[in-house]
Amino acid sequence: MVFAKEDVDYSLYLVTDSGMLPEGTTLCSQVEAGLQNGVTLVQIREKETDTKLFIEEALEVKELCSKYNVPLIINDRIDVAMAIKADGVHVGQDDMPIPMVRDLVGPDMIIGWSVGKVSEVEQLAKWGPHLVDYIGIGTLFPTQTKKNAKKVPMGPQGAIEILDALEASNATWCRTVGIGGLHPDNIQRVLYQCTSTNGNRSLDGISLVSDIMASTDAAGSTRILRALIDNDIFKFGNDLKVGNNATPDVNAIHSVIEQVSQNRPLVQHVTNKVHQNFGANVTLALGSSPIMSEIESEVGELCRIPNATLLLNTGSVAPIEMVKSAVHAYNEAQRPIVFDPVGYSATTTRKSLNDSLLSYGQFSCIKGNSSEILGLSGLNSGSMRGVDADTSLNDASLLAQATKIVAFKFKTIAVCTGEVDYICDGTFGGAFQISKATDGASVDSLIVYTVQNGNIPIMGDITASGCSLGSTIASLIGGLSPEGSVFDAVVSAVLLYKSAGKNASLSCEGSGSFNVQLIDNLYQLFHENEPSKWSATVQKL
Ligand SMILES: Nc1ncnc2c1ncn2[C@@H]1O[C@H](COP(=O)(O)OP(=O)(O)OP(=O)(O)O)[C@@H](O)[C@H]1O
Ligand SMILES: Cc1ncsc1CCO
Ligand SMILES: [Mg+2]
Repeated sequence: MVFAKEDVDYSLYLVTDSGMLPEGTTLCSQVEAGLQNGVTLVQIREKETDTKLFIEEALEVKELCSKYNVPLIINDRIDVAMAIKADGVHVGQDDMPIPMVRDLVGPDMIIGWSVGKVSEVEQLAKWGPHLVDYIGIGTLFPTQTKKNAKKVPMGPQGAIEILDALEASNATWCRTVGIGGLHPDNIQRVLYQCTSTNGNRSLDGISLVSDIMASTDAAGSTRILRALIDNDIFKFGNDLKVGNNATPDVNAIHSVIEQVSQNRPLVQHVTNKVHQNFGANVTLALGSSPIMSEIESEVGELCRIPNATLLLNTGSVAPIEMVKSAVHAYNEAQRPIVFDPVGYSATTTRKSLNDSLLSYGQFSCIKGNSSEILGLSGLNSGSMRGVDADTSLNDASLLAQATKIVAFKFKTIAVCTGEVDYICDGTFGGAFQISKATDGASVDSLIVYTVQNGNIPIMGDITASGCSLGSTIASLIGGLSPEGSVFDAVVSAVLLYKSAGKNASLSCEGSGSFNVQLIDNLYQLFHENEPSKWSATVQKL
């Protein structure tokens, strides 16, 4: 049987590996458990098996696949695929060249190709619609499955570049699956984040090995994966709520502050040494409890305290495994994380460190100064003087665009600071759903808000002022009640901070007393809770 290409469902693509079968199971029993519970495509990938046995196994799996009306793909072995009349072949970059594969297998067989670079997408687009039918995009995350893995994991951001390249080269026929290190704790956010910038495509599916092949309950494991992909269970690692993404009015802001006062969030700071004391005092001024903790073994407990929130600031970096554990724990507990990529583009070391951390989670808010946001957006290199922004290259439309790109790429609320602050909600008020790239959500459709209060140069003349805006955002998001709006909390935090900064700048005698007065004013404005009196203003751009 030849499976019609347009009927292939790529959503849950099982790749086999008989080297990891638990005792009491067989290749076929695991595959069948998968097929019965939602696997939509199967690839036999047996690097160590001799040809004769490979063919025997492939024929058995083929029978199973036919029973469940699921196509069967053979990895690398074009001869085997042809001999057993499989539905397709999957080849890697180091395997037989695609045009030769197509000549051998004929027009109807599905050809899949492993792709990790934009140039490879350009190549497949040049070949046109008759050569490659789908690509496996990866490696997304580190994985134990591939021996001698050569590639540096690309993370969701690398996959977005590939999706953008497919759009740019008009390769509309080519379907996509994510590959590498995909597990129940990350597939939902990968499907959520991986959307082309024009909003026209998301991943068509995910492919994985171990969560089914190595499972002692392959049926149950597959059901969980299926439910995650179909969004029937929500294990998103975020606190996204549906809001209307409209400018919050004074009542909305008043309500945010009231919720924070009542809920008294715990704000775990994993932050730089310079910021620790100041950030703790800012947090206390906002009726919240700070804890400066870099102890890996306690993140699991901390994130489960009601209204716990994580502020992750990479200005000086805690042990990397601890940071990853913290991101993972807060995502699993569905508690918010605010990420501050300090000095993102100052050095290549900081860039790769921040990129790697950003690939490990879903963040409620990413806040940076103009250079950090420009660097993250890729619009320019975001040149910096150490951790301070280089403001010489900035103009309003460039910064607004950078903020939109960061918001969309990371499906987060992005905040870009400076004399004017820019805010953009890439979650569309929490309405953006996984694998829904085609619903008109694109970078261009996003709205940017500005918060202004005139030029207050002294705000940039104290250290860790941006870091403490991070503490403020974390307190206000963390203090929300379940029905609260994350976007309203972020806008409220930026307005509150800018208003307190202005007040402090008017009465201070220099940067030393400014520091103290900033905390005083945050304390007063928060406890007074009369946002109609705040001097900063928010506007839709
Ligand atoms: N010239 C300015 N006028 C008004 N507000 C400013 C000005 N410069 C900075 N701010 C405000 O100061 C805070 C810090 O912004 P900045 O862009 O300096 O962050 P940052 O470089 O990340 O700070 P840091 O690294 O010192 O923590 C923000 O709330 C921002 O709105
Ligand atoms: C000065 C400094 N160095 C690393 S982090 C930090 C605080 C301001 O970002
Ligand atoms: Mg600064």
